[in-house]
Amino acid sequence: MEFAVLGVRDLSVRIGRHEIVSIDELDLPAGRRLGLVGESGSGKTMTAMSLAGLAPAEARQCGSIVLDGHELVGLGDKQLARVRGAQMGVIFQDPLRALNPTMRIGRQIDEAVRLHANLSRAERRERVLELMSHVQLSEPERLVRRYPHQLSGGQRQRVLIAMAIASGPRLLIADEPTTALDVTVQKEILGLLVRLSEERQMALLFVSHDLGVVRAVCEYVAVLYGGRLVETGPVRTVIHRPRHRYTEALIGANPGHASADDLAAVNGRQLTAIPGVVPSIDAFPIGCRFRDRCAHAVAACADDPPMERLAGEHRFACFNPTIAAKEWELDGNAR
Ligand SMILES: Nc1ncnc2c1ncn2[C@@H]1O[C@H](COP(=O)(O)OP(=O)(O)OP(=O)(O)O)[C@@H](O)[C@H]1O
Repeated sequence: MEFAVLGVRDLSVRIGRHEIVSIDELDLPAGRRLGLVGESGSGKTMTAMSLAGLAPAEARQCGSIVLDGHELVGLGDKQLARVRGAQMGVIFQDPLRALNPTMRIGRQIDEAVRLHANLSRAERRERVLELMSHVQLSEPERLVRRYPHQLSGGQRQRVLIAMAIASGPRLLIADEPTTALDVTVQKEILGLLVRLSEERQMALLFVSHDLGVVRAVCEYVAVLYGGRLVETGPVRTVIHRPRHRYTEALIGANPGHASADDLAAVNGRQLTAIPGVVPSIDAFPIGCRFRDRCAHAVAACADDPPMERLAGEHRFACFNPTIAAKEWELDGNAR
């Protein structure tokens, strides 16, 4: 395994008596891209926020989150903010809410620059314009004078990305960054995130409910259900040879545009919706949290399934995994 810029071990996040996030092990190598995927309510945002040190105040974390050599679990708010500010950028779904409506764009990016570098006013101005051109905002000299409401949704998200990369972070966490945008703009922003990650050797933790988008953007995927990590590995391996029944169902339900044919062909059947909805946090069954909705549940699923480790960093936790993958492995092609 390459050097992991983010390493998670035995992470448990509890609010009250409920465990909202449970991840035994997850690594994000430096400069690589990992997608967190799952239906609405599967715990993506909570996981991403916990990893960013931004879990709600009432959340209790145990385990270990190491960011570029720094342990985050147990740090106080000030120390967390310092490590986060230097090593990590975060962007969210709704750029309008994340920007200050009363402050010009240039000033907002300038504040992000000021937090991380001791530069003169002129140098900062230069840096703001440079960041704006890195995120492909055209006519930056004109845009700096605008307010957030005077920009398009795509431009606003680019401004937030510029602010998030101002410190030159080793990791960018992006929570559904394109959901609020139309399809063409979505593609441009996704392309920008991939380019920035490659050019700057910046790892990307990318949250999405859309497996097709994760496949387009990321090299690795972590599938979450009920706040638990159920399957993870290289994205192509997991999509082509899913083992967990939830991943299989998610692939079957993928409405994804560009990759839908490919995804549907994986299991040789039509796209099908996953029956039922993700239950609220207090209504999951004991044992495998997916078993109430799973067509393949067996008696053993009343216990917690352990993580199985396959070749190529592919791991899953399911007592009755997909048969196709089993046959495929018996062929001796496990890599
Ligand atoms: N502050 C909180 N207190 C208690 N439970 C919470 C809190 N925030 C979220 N949850 C619960 O944690 C679970 C995971 O929520 P989360 O927002 O992480 O899901 P998600 O996969 O990101 O969904 P979406 O795609 O809709 O944002 C849900 O059951 C939610 O009700």
